[in-house]
Amino acid sequence: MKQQSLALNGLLGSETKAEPETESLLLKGRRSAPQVTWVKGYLAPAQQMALLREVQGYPFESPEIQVYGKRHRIPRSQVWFADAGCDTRYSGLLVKALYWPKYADRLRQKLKRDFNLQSNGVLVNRYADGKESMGWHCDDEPEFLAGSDIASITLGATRDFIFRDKVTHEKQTFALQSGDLLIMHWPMQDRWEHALPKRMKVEETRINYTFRQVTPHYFD
Ligand SMILES: O=C(O)CCC(=O)C(=O)O
Ligand SMILES: [Fe+2]
Repeated sequence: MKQQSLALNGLLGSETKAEPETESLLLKGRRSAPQVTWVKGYLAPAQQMALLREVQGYPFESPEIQVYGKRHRIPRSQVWFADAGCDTRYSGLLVKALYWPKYADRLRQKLKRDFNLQSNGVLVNRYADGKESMGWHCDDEPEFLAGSDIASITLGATRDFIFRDKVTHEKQTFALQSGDLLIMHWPMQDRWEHALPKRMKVEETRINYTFRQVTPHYFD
């Protein structure tokens, strides 16, 4: 397992417990402490297969949303699994929590064991092929608990996942492969947005699990 902790260039001032070396780099303004952790090959092939089999039974939906007065289907399918009372919102729509399937829950426990990653819900995104996508956004909905990291797992097709600095528009691209884990550390969403753009040559399906922590009963 190869683990890379990466600093997104240009992000300054959010690390308070910096090692001396990191601190001096910070002072020179060239690097910050890691805001993203990328673990290539985090899931073994057998773990990926178990999840992909389970995914076949997920009740994916592709709701219609209104953009500039026109209704259209979001360009992907999604489902939200979470603890009781942990509803969320995506694309402006309230989504009630469905209970955790077995392997999605095991993956949540593994992230807790390996990275002390707390989560009470996971959004599963399915991109049927490279024509499906997710536009620029940051995961900063008010129901997300402050201080919590977001962990993203990729299965299936390799796709480019791009970060963009909200101020400078500087970009950083990660070609995420099946089995990879990408952790977005709090509070990087304040400074960076991200997207999964179309890649017309990609024919295979990509599945993404995005583990989050929401405030229970936020929408009650
Ligand atoms: O599919 C991905 O990797 C991105 C998913 C994402 O950004 C989200 O669900 O908020
Ligand atoms: Fe996101």
